[in-house]
Amino acid sequence: MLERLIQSLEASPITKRGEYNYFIHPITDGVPLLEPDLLREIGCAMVRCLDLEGVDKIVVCEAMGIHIGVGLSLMTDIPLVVVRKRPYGLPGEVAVHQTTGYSKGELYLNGIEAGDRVVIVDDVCSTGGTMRALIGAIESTGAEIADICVVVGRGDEEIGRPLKVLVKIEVSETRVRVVDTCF
Ligand SMILES: O=P(O)(O)OC[C@H]1O[C@H](OP(=O)(O)OP(=O)(O)O)[C@H](O)[C@@H]1O
Ligand SMILES: Nc1nc2[nH]cnc2c(=O)[nH]1
Repeated sequence: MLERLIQSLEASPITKRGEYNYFIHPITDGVPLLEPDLLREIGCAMVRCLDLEGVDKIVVCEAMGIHIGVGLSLMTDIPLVVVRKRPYGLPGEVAVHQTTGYSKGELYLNGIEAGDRVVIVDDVCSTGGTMRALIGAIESTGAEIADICVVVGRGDEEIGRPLKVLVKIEVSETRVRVVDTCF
């Protein structure tokens, strides 16, 4: 079921961001271009993988969670919340610090209320810094996190909850190797 994703991941170029071996792939970078077949494959896999029972909102993080969330929202009719990297200053906005393997920044959550049942989806989980920040922000609103799924897992970092991963990879200085899949 994930043939396109696996094949394209194993063809990913690697670039250095400091000491971090950063793989470049259409799903995780939007370049060189995103094929509809690949997006569809990921949307179908996410629908199959996630517990969407009674879910009110899909939460994604700017930027590379957005296309994944859009696909899932169109397939499920569940509304989408985009966690942004700039503040809007709206009432109830939650600000949270994000640290990844190669960057630091702030995230701003709007549109989630106490009692909401949500799923989080993202392109990749590596150090888990972004996911831990998202979980903390959502929990602080009193919303319930029903499930979490990422397209690519490239680390074993603890996020304090079960994490569903469509494809698990290892990244060296020269190549990506797919080591496990969810189906
Ligand atoms: O597990 P982590 O180490 O936190 O890495 C994962 C995060 O890194 C990327 O986001 P990034 O902040 O680079 O922004 P982008 O989506 O705009 O590329 C990716 O989209 C994840 O959200
Ligand atoms: N594209 C891409 N996004 C990431 N987010 C966290 N690690 C990576 C990576 O190696 N490549």
